[in-house]
Amino acid sequence: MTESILDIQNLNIEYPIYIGTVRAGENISLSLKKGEVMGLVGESGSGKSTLGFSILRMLKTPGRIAAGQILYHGRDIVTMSEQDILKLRGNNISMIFQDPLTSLNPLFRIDKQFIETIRTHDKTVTKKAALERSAEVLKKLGIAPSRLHEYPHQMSGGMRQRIMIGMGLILNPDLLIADEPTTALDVIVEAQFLDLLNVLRQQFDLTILLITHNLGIVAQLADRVTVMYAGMIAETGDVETLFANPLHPYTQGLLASIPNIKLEQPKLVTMPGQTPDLVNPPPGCRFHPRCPKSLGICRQEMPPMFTQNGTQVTCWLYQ
Ligand SMILES: Nc1ncnc2c1ncn2[C@@H]1O[C@H](COP(=O)(O)OP(=O)(O)OP(=O)(O)O)[C@@H](O)[C@H]1O
Repeated sequence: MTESILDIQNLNIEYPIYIGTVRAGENISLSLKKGEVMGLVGESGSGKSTLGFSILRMLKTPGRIAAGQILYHGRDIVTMSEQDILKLRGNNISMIFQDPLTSLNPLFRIDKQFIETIRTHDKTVTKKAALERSAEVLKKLGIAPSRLHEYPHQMSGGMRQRIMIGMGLILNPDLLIADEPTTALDVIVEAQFLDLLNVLRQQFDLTILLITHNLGIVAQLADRVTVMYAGMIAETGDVETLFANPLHPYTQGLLASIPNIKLEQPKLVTMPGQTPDLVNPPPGCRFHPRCPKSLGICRQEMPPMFTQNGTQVTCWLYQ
């Protein structure tokens, strides 16, 4: 069996706010196997970014992990010391975002930013060695090392995106969390970027958690996919199996709502109801008020994860 690199177990994540507590993650269990690309999908507000940030213990204020474990190669990130967490970020786990301009400092040339990142983690590395390492990483990303001397604003959006990835990989992490990495790119650059991610996972031996609301990207790039709904995991499985045979009624609705351009007059399917308020989520399964197949128990008890043909599904129908 492939070794797992990240094991999230029964994680609860919340944001205490003035009107109550936003329960943004409820009993989340998820495992990432070495070398795989895991797509994390779900509607806006379903808790994808919250989960991504919690893995690096970088939740936005006032977010906190209320329960559970995040085991990275067996070590629990939730209880790790602040000092160990700082070492872990970048060295072991790296996160890249939608907008490269939020990660790159517009005032400094790229080389300076690379050198600083390397030397913040290891002061014994000389500037020359840091520069050489940066040039090597850029080469792997198909960028001429001469571009290290430029400022972020001198580059195109796609190029900045690559530089940002380079920065994320400069310390040689084995886990990359990419949060909506293509949303700010046009379709051509997006396609190039997706090709790049595929090359990267081989060249840098990476495991990737790819957060996106774009199911097409997941179909193209991911090995497995996890579907989130209102802070809970609805379903996790192999991409081909899950897309061909979705088990959770929410996933079934989500896939049915994608317009089919092959049909002349595509029938637009929508899911009735709204996503719940996470301060007062429905009792039991959070999807039950919208679920066409709900049972009595769904209103009372949050379902555990059941396994059916290799897919894990949080739904009482599969008990
Ligand atoms: N700083 C915060 N304070 C309070 N609530 C927050 C905060 N950040 C996120 N939330 C809430 O947590 C829930 C999950 O949000 P999150 O941003 O993780 O979802 P998402 O699936 O990543 O959405 P999107 O695709 O829009 O980024 C939402 O109800 C959101 O309102």
